[in-house]
Amino acid sequence: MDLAAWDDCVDVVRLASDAREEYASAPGTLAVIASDPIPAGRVIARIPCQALLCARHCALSRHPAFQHVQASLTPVLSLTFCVLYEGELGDASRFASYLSLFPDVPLPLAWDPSSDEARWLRGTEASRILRRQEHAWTGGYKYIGTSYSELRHVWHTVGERIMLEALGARVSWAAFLRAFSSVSSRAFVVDLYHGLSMVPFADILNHGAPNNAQIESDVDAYSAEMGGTVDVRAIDSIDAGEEVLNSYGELGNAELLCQYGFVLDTKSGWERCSWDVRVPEECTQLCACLECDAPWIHHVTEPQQAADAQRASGDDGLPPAYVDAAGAVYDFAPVSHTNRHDRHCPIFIDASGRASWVLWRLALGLCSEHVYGYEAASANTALLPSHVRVACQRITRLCHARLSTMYIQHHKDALPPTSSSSTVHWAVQHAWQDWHLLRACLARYAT
Ligand SMILES: C[S@@+](CC[C@H](N)C(=O)[O-])C[C@H]1O[C@@H](n2cnc3c(N)ncnc32)[C@H](O)[C@@H]1O
Repeated sequence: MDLAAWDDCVDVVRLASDAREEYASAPGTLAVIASDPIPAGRVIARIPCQALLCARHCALSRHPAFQHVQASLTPVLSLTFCVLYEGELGDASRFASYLSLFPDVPLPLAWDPSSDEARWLRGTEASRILRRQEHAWTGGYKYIGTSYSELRHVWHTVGERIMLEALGARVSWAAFLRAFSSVSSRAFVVDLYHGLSMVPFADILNHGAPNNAQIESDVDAYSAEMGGTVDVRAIDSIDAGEEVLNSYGELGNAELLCQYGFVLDTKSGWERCSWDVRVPEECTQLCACLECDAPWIHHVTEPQQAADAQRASGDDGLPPAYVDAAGAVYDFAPVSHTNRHDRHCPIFIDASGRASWVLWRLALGLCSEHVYGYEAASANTALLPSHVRVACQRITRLCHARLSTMYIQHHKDALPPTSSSSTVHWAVQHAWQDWHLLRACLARYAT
């Protein structure tokens, strides 16, 4: 498949590993570069749905061993088996040339715990996400993403057998893990008919914040099997020589690292340091630092009016929530939860170091019998200064507790050389970003 021939306005190139200066994204991997200026609104590529690698089109779907378990698999795992199967077919697969383009993406969930990268990851938001995925799997509740234990379980209980029956040969765990990384870092939902799919060409676009292109498909359609396309459209004008960048979603660097194996050098604005009360050690840390009881903590919510106002304003910050009796304005107005990760973990500090509403209410003591919450405090401004001060101290304590668990907090003077492997580079960068976020929070809530 000659990808570059699909349209005349882009080149697909492999960025040199020292291309950092020239392009911000993904040195050493494939990228799409405009060969001529591209006006905003222009469709850069139309990918026919027949070219998608998805469970519908994969020959594995015809094997009884796979059909038998497919309904019980998550879409990610189902597609992982399809990609693995096509990969094992080698040149006999109609996707062979497409599959040969996939780079190896070592995801943190499979990093060796004794490796340098795993060490630098300690205490970061990404390491918490991995722990939460593990906890959700063993605790039987929903969380975004797939845990390492779930992967191992599915491989050993059904995966090895499906592959043996479909291919007549054993397939390795390492190959399964590689297929999973490819799906995690490249697949997206096209429409109701194809579901989660690998989309040739569209998945060569790297992630940019902001992006200058987007991928379009009729996500609600069920009948796209005949003649449908997935389109790549410029949403901004793109100069000749500029990289065409997609957005992988409203993701902070922790999610980018866990799902895609890289982080941006800049903050996307979606960065979070969050606490999930369903994970025992995170709940214990919250209760100790905020001086609250575990049974209450699950019931604290964001005030509906605050959430509505904040979302309606399209801003990620409200006007200051507190003006004290003397008219002094407190500039640490809490933030609403706005992205899908926040819905799972509404207790967080955002990219600018501000506490979420739920964290703020907990810190104010709204979860205890002595209710000095936002509503009570606004009704009696005389209460404000002392309770706000206590809330600030509690949040500060929480940040210190979290910083103390971070490897980088104790090893800032021993950073690895810039020539280290890319995985070490990503881990250190993510740890730095979390460290700065927590320091920003400490500065904001200093009383
Ligand atoms: C959908 S693929 C993008 C195409 C990829 N460059 C290739 O060679 O096929 C996603 C992978 O590209 C890399 N990537 C994408 N955007 C990146 C960025 N802004 N910085 C660094 N790596 C990026 C990551 O390895 C990610 O897992």
